[in-house]
Amino acid sequence: MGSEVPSLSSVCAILNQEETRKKAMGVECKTISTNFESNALMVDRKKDINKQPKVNKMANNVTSDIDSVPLDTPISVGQLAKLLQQLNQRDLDHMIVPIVLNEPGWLSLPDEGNQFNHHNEQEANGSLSNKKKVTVVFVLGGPGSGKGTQCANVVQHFGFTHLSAGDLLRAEIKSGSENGTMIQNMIKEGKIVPSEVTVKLLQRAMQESDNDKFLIDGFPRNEENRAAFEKVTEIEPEFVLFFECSEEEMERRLLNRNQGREDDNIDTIRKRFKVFLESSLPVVEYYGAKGRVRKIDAGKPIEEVFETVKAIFTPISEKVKCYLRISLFVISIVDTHRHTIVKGGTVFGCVDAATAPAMANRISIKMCRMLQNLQVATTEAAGHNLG
Ligand SMILES: Nc1ncnc2c1ncn2[C@@H]1O[C@H](COP(=O)(O)OP(=O)(O)O)[C@@H](O)[C@H]1O
Ligand SMILES: Nc1ccn([C@@H]2O[C@H](COP(=O)(O)OP(=O)(O)O)[C@@H](O)[C@H]2O)c(=O)n1
Repeated sequence: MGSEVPSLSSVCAILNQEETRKKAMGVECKTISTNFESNALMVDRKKDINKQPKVNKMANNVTSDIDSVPLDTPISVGQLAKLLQQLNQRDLDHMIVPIVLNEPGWLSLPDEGNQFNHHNEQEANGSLSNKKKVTVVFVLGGPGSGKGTQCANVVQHFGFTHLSAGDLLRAEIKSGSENGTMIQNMIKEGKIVPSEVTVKLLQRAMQESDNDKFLIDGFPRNEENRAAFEKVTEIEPEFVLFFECSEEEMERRLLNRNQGREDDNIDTIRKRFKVFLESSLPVVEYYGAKGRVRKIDAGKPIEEVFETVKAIFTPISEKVKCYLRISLFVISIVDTHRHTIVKGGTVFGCVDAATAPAMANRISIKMCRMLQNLQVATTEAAGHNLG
């Protein structure tokens, strides 16, 4: 996920532009109409791998060894743009493969100006000294705003590894390291430990992990943390998850946290709030200016907060990737004599996070009886090289 993958908002903008362009050119944008019938099919690649792509003539002639997932109602370019915007807001629990036709019977071939075809699987937003490519999300917010709690949920649902700077520092104290006493004193006072210590711990944890996706929680806590991390690792965060919560609520939570932490007493808590306002908020502002902050209302109950968090992670982790992938599929349109008459247009598909990985290279799209004298079928398209 790097610069080559467009954000959903940029896709939406492109879609809207495309619709405006077509209107300006007097081309009516037809959506797949009422006598359209379509299915997205999950095929068993093991069974089908040696077969030639096949064209089924009739809608009902669907191969039976496959799971069939009905598509949503056909939608227009504008509706698709809206839908993509909504994907940012909430989670999807079913698959959507919107098909957009520029003109009756004309769909896109993937190579024709489809800017999403160049997705590089290796993309990430930085690398460690051992050349491991990684994706990093910083998780920031006041003490007690719920960072650790939500990180645990993200780990479960999205396969990230959670690295809490505070936990790493506390483990360092326990390990009897030479920095132990210094770290302990800083934590007791609610002060920020020098960056070289924390960055080294984070870097080591990332290198030792088999994972390549990290949630870095409670870091960077000040400008020095941020600059040191960037300099040492050359990693830019994918985005910054920022938990916003009132001091009263954070105080209540910390005083009830009951983890035996030396810094969860009212004196240190007040000092930590002050440090947060003076040193950590400017870091959030720094990333905000770069458009990288995803703000969360963290004052709500845990489950509600996670709904918002989930919606933020879902598009970046799977939805974008998957509609990009699906857009790589060749859609062929044949007339009644099986002459291929495919020309231009665009195809987009989105799937939910849970089914996406399984479907990414197995999906086929079948579209039938789209237009009176056309029978359209597409199976097993160009998915073979999607890995
Ligand atoms: N949304 C929430 N509503 C109520 N309590 C919460 C919420 N999120 C977390 N907590 C509780 O508040 C305390 C602090 O949460 P934690 O995740 O440790 O915060 P942080 O990592 O930001 O310091 C914990 O006891 C946790 O169970
Ligand atoms: N980047 C960091 C993170 C934590 N810390 C120290 O660790 C303490 C606890 O941080 P934490 O992230 O575990 O807990 P919260 O304060 O967010 O509840 C902080 O108050 C700092 O003293 C640090 O020095 N530098």
